[in-house]
Amino acid sequence: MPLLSIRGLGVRYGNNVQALDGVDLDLGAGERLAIIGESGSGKSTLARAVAALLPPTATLQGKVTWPELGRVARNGRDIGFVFQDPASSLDPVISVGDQVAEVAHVNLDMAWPAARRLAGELLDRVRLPEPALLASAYPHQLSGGQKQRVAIAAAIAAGPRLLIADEATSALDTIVQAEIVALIRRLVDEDGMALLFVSHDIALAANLADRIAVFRHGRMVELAATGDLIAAPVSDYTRALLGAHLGLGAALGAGA
Ligand SMILES: Nc1ncnc2c1ncn2[C@@H]1O[C@H](COP(=O)(O)OP(=O)(O)OP(=O)(O)O)[C@@H](O)[C@H]1O
Repeated sequence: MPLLSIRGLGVRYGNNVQALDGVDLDLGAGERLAIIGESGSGKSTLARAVAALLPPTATLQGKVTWPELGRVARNGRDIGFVFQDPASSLDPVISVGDQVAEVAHVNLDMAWPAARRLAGELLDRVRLPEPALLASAYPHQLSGGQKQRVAIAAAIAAGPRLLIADEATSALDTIVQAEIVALIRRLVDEDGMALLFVSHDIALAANLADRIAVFRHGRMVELAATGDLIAAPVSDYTRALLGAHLGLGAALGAGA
């Protein structure tokens, strides 16, 4: 029984932009799936549809269900969402420790002292230097990579079944990007979470994912196991994306 099941999903913004059309996709518990495609292909729309985070101007066709949960997934509790820009996903006037603690407090009904203790452990798990000290820091005192580590700690604070990372490394430089990918991989492994990794970068995606779904103009053009998709892409579009990544073999070998 899949954790997440998507059937005939379409999303339209306003009257004329069909951002997604006829998407069928299942995600198993603990499975790591990458969604790749160019800008505007509908990747973020898919991630937001799964987490019920679409704006009110969007109309939805089809169904997103959670067979394994047997109910609608709750954002924060069942789904952890990491956005592209950590600066805008964190609140500038709340300490980073309290932002992580609040997720556990709200979603797990955890009392504040226990939630703060958990936040300290999570800041350590995401390898923030001196987590006890940085827990009382504010976002502007951290680097971009450190902010994204905090955002990831907050996303996993309630022990979600699914982690969605929507271009979570795109605003970071290459070295920090590789560190954040390695962090996501470790946390997903340790907690047995499923992962939806949204990226325009097929090499990064291939580093993390069991399967890759390729999107173009709102449609899924190919879905395959990562190794198969890299070795023998079926669609011309996937071949073109791979062709644009001449260093893919090297990047995969490096195992970021
Ligand atoms: N809130 C919105 N209102 C209107 N149109 C939107 C909105 N969000 C996205 N779109 C449009 O929907 C289409 C898909 O956008 P989406 O952001 O899902 O693509 P994407 O593949 O994630 O691209 P990017 O990597 O640039 O974010 C695009 O044509 C985009 O302009």
